[in-house]
Amino acid sequence: MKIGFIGGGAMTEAIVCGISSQPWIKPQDIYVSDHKEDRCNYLKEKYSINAIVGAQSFIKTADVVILAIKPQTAFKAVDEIKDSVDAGAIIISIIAGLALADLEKSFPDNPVIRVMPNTPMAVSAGMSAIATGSKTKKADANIAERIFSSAGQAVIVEEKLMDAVSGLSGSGPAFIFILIDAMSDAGVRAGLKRDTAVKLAAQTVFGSAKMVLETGMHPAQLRDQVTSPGGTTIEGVHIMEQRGVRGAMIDAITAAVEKSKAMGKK
Ligand SMILES: NC(=O)C1=CN([C@@H]2O[C@H](COP(=O)(O)OP(=O)(O)OC[C@H]3O[C@@H](n4cnc5c(N)ncnc54)[C@H](OP(=O)(O)O)[C@@H]3O)[C@@H](O)[C@H]2O)C=CC1
Ligand SMILES: O=C(O)[C@@H]1CCC=N1
Repeated sequence: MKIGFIGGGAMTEAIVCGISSQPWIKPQDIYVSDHKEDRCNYLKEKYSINAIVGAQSFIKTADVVILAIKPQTAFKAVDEIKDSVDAGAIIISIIAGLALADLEKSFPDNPVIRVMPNTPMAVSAGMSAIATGSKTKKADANIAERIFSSAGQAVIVEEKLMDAVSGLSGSGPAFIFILIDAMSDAGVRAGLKRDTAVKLAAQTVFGSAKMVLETGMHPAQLRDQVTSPGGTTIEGVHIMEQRGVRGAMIDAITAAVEKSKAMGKK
């Protein structure tokens, strides 16, 4: 399978990093087109893939084309390639807010799929949601699932839920990185060295997430297990509730969801 990315930015790099060592694809079958030559050189050297300015050299023969440009530049990029893609090529868009119906107008003969991945794909711990278009066959959806689940997990959702996914798991890593940074600051404040504090904070987030995933228990039950009567944890939980950390997270994700909806209306 030959995969061609249009746009070689942060999310493309995370996907390339996650998939380029997989047995089902050879790095030499991964192609990236980006505007900037230095970016292409960086991707080429780091991942032993093909990266070039301009997609002409691979666009006609790519089996899967992944659109990974910003929403603002999407249609210009689509116009550059839409007449060159092979009729059988699967078009996958990871562009936040861009509707399948709009993409299908540009690629009337191709199966078109929307995916919302996240950057932890770079460390094989990504979370992606996939929504299929009107011409997508089961085999096409299977290919999208194989690509995105090979570096994490993937679920199929209805397209109307893509804004929710975008705000929660697409943007989510940024919210968690802020929490890890804040936890680390607290550790430094209490006397830990910065690198030790970052490690304690990150491993604590990692372990807590693993417990939710592996035990299937409700997060509130797991929280109760940590919270000894009259102990240290309940003091912190009290402050978190008083300062509205839970409400702030709900508001942050809701704002990201609303922005994704608004981008789709433009
Ligand atoms: N970052 C993330 O965590 C996630 C991002 N996404 C989606 O992925 C898409 C890309 O995001 P991200 O990687 O963060 O963005 P970036 O800005 O990091 O990457 C986009 C890259 O594409 C280049 N580019 C723009 N137009 C073209 C073109 N016509 N041909 C080739 N290259 C082009 C840009 O170059 P230049 O800067 O010179 O214009 C830039 O290097 C967005 O639509 C976003 O919604 C989805 C999920 C998560
Ligand atoms: O911030 C953004 O718009 C993109 C989409 C989800 C994560 N990053």
